[in-house]
Amino acid sequence: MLVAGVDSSTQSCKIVLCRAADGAVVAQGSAPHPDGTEADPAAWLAALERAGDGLLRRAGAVAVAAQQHGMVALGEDGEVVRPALLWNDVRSAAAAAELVGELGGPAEWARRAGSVPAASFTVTKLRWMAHHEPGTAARTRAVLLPHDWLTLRLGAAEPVTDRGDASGTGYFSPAEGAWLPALATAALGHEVRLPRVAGPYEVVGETPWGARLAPGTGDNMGAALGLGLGPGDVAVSIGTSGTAFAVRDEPSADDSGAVAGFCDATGRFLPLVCTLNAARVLTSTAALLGVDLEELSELALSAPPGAEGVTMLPYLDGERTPNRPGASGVLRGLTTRTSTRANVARAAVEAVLVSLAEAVDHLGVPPRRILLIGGGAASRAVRRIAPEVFGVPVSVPEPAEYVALGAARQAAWALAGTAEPPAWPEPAAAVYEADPRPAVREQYAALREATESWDAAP
Ligand SMILES: Nc1ncnc2c1ncn2[C@@H]1O[C@H](COP(=O)(O)OP(=O)(O)O)[C@@H](O)[C@H]1O
Ligand SMILES: O=C(CO)[C@@H](O)[C@H](O)COP(=O)(O)O
Repeated sequence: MLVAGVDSSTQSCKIVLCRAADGAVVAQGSAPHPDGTEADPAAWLAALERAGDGLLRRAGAVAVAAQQHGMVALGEDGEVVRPALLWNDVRSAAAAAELVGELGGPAEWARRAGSVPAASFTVTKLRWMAHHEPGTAARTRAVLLPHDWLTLRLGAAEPVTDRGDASGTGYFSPAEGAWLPALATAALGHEVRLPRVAGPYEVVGETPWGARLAPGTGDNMGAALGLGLGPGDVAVSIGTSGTAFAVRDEPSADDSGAVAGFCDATGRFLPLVCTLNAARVLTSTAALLGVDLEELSELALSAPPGAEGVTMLPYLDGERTPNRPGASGVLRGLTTRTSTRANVARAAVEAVLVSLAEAVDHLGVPPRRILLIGGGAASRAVRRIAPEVFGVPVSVPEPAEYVALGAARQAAWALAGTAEPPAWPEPAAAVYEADPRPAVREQYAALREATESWDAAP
C-alpha cells in the first residue's frame, strides 16, 4: 500500500509517495507557490494538484502538512473572503502588542495559549482585519489554517484541524487540547466558527479517488514526525523560516515570548523558536554578490571564521525572534581591507546560523544532537560552519522532504489505526564536527544589542 504526504510550505508545495510499511519513497513532485506574504488559497490547491499530478491518485491515504499560522478567513458559504495573511506578514505587529496588553500581559498569554502572540500568530491577524478591513471582518464566519483548508478541499467530511496546527493560532490551549473561542471572538469582534480538532491518526474523510484522509498538521510538526525526533534531539530547519524545536512530554509556557509552546502531531508537545529570516538571507546575499548558491558557499568557505569582523544582522524582513518586526538587515565592520565578497558571504552564513544558535539556547535544555534540515541545509558552507557556531556536532540527515515524509507517516498511521505511528527507519545522517568559535556568536550578539534602538515602526 502507498501513502502520500504533502508539504504546502511558504515557497512551494512538495509531495512524496511512500510505501506505508517502511516509508521508502517511490515518487515525488513539487510546484512553486507565488511570492508574497499574502496568498490566494486557490494557488496552494493549484500547486498541490501540479505537484501531485500522476502520483497522488496512487496513494491509499493522504495527509497535508502546511505552513503554520496563516489566516484563511471564510464567509457564510465557505468562500474565501480575502487572500490568506501568512505567518511572515508583520503588518499585525501593533495588533499583537494590543492583544498582549488587553489580556493582562505576556505571562497570561503563555499560561492560557502556551505562547505570547507575535505578528505571526493567527489571532493577531484577526485583530488586524477587524481594525483595517471591518467589512471583510464582519463577513468572516469561519477561520481555518492553510492545512485545514487544503484538507477540506481534498475531501474532509467537515472542517478539521489537529492539535499541532491549532496550537499556532493563539486561541487554543495546548495544555487542555481545546479551543479558547473567547480569544478569537475578542480579536475579531464577533464569534467565528473553528474547525473540529481531530485525533492524531483519525480518518477525517475520503478523497474523490477513494483514499483516506488523515488530519494533517503544521509543517514543523510534520518535520518532527518525519525525522522521528527523539529525546535530546533538537531539529533546526533552514527554510523560508528558521526554526529550532524539540519534542517534549509536558507543555511549555515561556513568558518572554521567544519559545512558542506548540503541540506536536502525536499527542505530545513541540516547543519551538522561529525566526523570519533564514534561507532567503542566503539567496539575497547571493543576488547581492551576483553569484549562485554554490558560489556563495565557496566564497563563504574561503573567508576566515568571523569574516575579519564583517558581521551581518539578518533581519531583512523584520524579525520575530527577537521580536523586532520593524528591523532590517545591517552589515557592520567594512573597511578597505575587510570589504571582500568572501567576508560578506561568510557573514551571511554565520548570521543565519548564529540567529538559530540563539534560538536553540532559548529552548533551554542543551541538545544531545542537532539535526539540520530544510532547503538551506543543502548549502555546503552552512553544513561546514554549523558545528563551529552551534558548538556541538551537527547531524545532517540525508536530503529529503522531511515535512512531507511526516505527513506521509501520519497518513500511514491513519491507515494502520494503531496507537503509535508506524516505525519507519531513522534517516541516515552525515555528522559535521568542528572546533567551536564562540567569538563569532559574540560579535553577532554585540551588533544585535547595539542596533536595538534602530528599528522603524512596523
Ligand atoms: N544549496 C543551497 N544553499 C542555500 N540555500 C538553498 C540551497 N538549496 C535550496 N536553498 C533554499 O532553500 C529554500 C527552500 O527551502 P524549504 O525548506 O523548501 O523552504 P519552505 O519550506 O519554507 O518553502 C529556498 O529559499 C532556497 O533558495
Ligand atoms: O511560523 C512558523 C513557525 O511558527 C514557520 O515555521 C511557518 O510554519 C513556515 O514554515 P516554512 O514554510 O518556512 O517551512
